Amino acid sequence: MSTPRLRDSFITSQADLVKARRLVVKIGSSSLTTLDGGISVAALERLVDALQTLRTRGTQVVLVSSGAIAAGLAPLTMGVRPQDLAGKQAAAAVGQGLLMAHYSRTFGQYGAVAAQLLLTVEDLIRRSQYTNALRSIERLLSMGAVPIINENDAVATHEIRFGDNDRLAALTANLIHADALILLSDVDALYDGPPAEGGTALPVIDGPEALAAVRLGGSGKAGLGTGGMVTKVGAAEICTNNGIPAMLTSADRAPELFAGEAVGTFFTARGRRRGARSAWLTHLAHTEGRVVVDAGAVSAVVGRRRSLLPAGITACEGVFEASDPVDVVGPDGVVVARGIASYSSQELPRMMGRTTAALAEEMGPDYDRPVIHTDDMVRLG
Ligand SMILES: Nc1ncnc2c1ncn2[C@@H]1O[C@H](COP(=O)(O)OP(=O)(O)O)[C@@H](O)[C@H]1O
Ligand SMILES: N[C@@H](CCC(=O)OP(=O)(O)O)C(=O)O
Repeated sequence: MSTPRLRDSFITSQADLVKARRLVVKIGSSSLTTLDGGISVAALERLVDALQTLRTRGTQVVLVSSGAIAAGLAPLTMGVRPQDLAGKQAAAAVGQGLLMAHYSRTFGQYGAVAAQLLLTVEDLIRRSQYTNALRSIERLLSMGAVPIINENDAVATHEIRFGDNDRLAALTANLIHADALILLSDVDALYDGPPAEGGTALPVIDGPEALAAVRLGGSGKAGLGTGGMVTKVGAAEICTNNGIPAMLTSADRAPELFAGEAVGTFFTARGRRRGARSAWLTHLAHTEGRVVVDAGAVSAVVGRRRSLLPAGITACEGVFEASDPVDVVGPDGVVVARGIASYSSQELPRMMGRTTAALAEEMGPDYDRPVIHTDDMVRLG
């Protein structure tokens, strides 16, 4: 089976969710683990049971599961969630295996096979790598397995971290052209303010205006969840801006949600669907470097959607390789675009300000290419 053709979502309300053929479901640490740092086996089993309901009616499911770091705390007698990178890496290295063992056993009870994919940003920004990730997910789905994705926390450094699985789930939904993203947390809906302070549940968010008066707080369970509601709403926005609706409710209410009942908060899709790479680039947390360009290059690249040529570049900052993502910065310091560089930061300084014809003549035909091809670039702002 291949990735479904890109088309606008047919899911325009929560009631349509039962028609979804392909879903990304994300579950947070706070729903899967206990405060003392162990896996809540009962919660994990309830989740698998709910996902099996979906799968048996023909919906393909890709699960993005947090919980590795939280699950590693108790076995390593770490007590609280470590703040340092090495501590998180160690906890995740222990917890991820435990988590997957539970998933494999529980899906196995239904005759289903769980598959683990651990990703870093690198795997999703480089074309060769995201094609690999996509191919692997597609093959697993076509074989009836359940791809279970997490960030590769055991080796992820600050530079290559997604940072939060809400975002990873949103980007995955975009990558595999999912019909919707389902975010399962420990709160049953988005409220107009942190639920601990009271507040009203919001059944539908149909645009940024609907979010204007909403107060988004951090994680309610200090030490377990990471991003709180900020990252969940951010993930929903990544999806809705790319034409994919999103749904937020609690893991406890997943069975009701999958049965078509009205629970949680539905985020209506707005933007048109875009290709996977343009969404990755737009929502990338981090780029390796920047190229500063002159005003003429800004109007060519942004206004006329041309490729970026060496002639318009005035400075090159940071260390990057050819095929790394870089920001394109105007003379006023504003980032106007982002794209995949065709040259490294070592090569660019001697190319800046020169025409491709002159470069090709002096350095060979390989240098007759733009610095960022228009197809490899997203315009920002
Ligand atoms: N406006 C809001 N509506 C709902 N929940 C909110 C809001 N602001 C903050 N929260 C908190 O966000 C928490 C969910 O985030 P988090 O703990 O990071 O979950 P997860 O581990 O599922 O990713 C909820 O438990 C809730 O206390
Ligand atoms: N990748 C990390 C989880 C990161 C994360 O976003 O956590 P959460 O906010 O609970 O979804 C882990 O498995 O512990």
